[in-house]
Amino acid sequence: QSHLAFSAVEETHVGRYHLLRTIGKGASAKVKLAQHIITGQEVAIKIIDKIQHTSSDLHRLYREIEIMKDLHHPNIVKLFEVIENEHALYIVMEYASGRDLFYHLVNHGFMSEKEAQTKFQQIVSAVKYCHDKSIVHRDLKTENLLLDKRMNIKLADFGLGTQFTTGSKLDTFCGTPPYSAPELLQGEKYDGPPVDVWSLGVILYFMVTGSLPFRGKTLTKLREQVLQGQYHVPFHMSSQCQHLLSKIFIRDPRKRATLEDILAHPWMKVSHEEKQKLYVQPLPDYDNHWHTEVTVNTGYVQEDIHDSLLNRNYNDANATYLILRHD
Ligand SMILES: CC1(C)C(=O)N([C@H]2C=Cc3c(O)cccc32)c2nc(Nc3ccccc3)ncc21
Repeated sequence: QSHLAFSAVEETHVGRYHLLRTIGKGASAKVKLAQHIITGQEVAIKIIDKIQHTSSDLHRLYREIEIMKDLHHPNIVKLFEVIENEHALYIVMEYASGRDLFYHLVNHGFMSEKEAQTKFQQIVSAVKYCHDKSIVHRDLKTENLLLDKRMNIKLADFGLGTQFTTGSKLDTFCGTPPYSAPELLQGEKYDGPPVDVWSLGVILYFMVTGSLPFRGKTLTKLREQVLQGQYHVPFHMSSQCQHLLSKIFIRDPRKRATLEDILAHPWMKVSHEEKQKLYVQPLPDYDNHWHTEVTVNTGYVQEDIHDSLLNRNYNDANATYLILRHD
């Protein structure tokens, strides 16, 4: 039976996970909700059909997985395990039960600026964390921002985003036109961080107004609007928010606000509530006895856990530890 890439009968199990329903479908990949049998925790498994991928695609995929192994941030979707056979690649990741920000905005309308500020702080914190590791996302959009059960932002799809861009992907550049910076739309060589900053502006505008700032019917019309930098400011937008957007939607990437500028802007200042601490990656606490103890109780040998954590190979021992460990 294993000779079939996807056997006629849907598999019900992969590794130590029980596959449940499909939550996302791309051209040559799909995402299924699954349950970790040992812990009962829900996870999301991205299933990549290797047969339908060119070797360069797969190479890019392996590179993206390596990047994700290095990202540990509360607002970035966690990688738990990678399972591979000759037919398929299974990427076991954190499951965000609140779906994505686009879906939320379409169904609930625009947010209060208080709520938008909380979400935007989480998004900027996640993107700054990546930029500090010289990783740029290049496809930031509300569809890639997931929400967990506590409505916290979970940034998804590092470079894998192209698998899930709904509709036809314009191959003149990576990314999604309404979120794309002018230098990208002009096909110029571009610097990563300012391109992500521009997309953050589009996301902020979308959260506060419920619509996109630039939305031409055709790519040409859209490009004109973006190059002119003209966008509608609704009456209910505060002047602080308007000011912040004007610092982001600057055509010249060198003059555009940086992430530091955004974080320092008055609109981003947390209100009287407790100070929003920027996330600092904790040193790995592999000797955290509770986790390893519980993981050991699930039948894993202490050494295996220690070994797999230290060598960062994303196998089942490591996954059990990571699944138990994260919030
Ligand atoms: C593994 C990972 C990161 C992923 O690749 N997806 C896909 C799949 C659907 C989709 C989307 O609709 C928007 C963005 C990412 C994605 C995930 N979707 C979820 N939750 C979800 C829950 C109900 C509906 C849709 C998504 N959690 C984690 C992920």
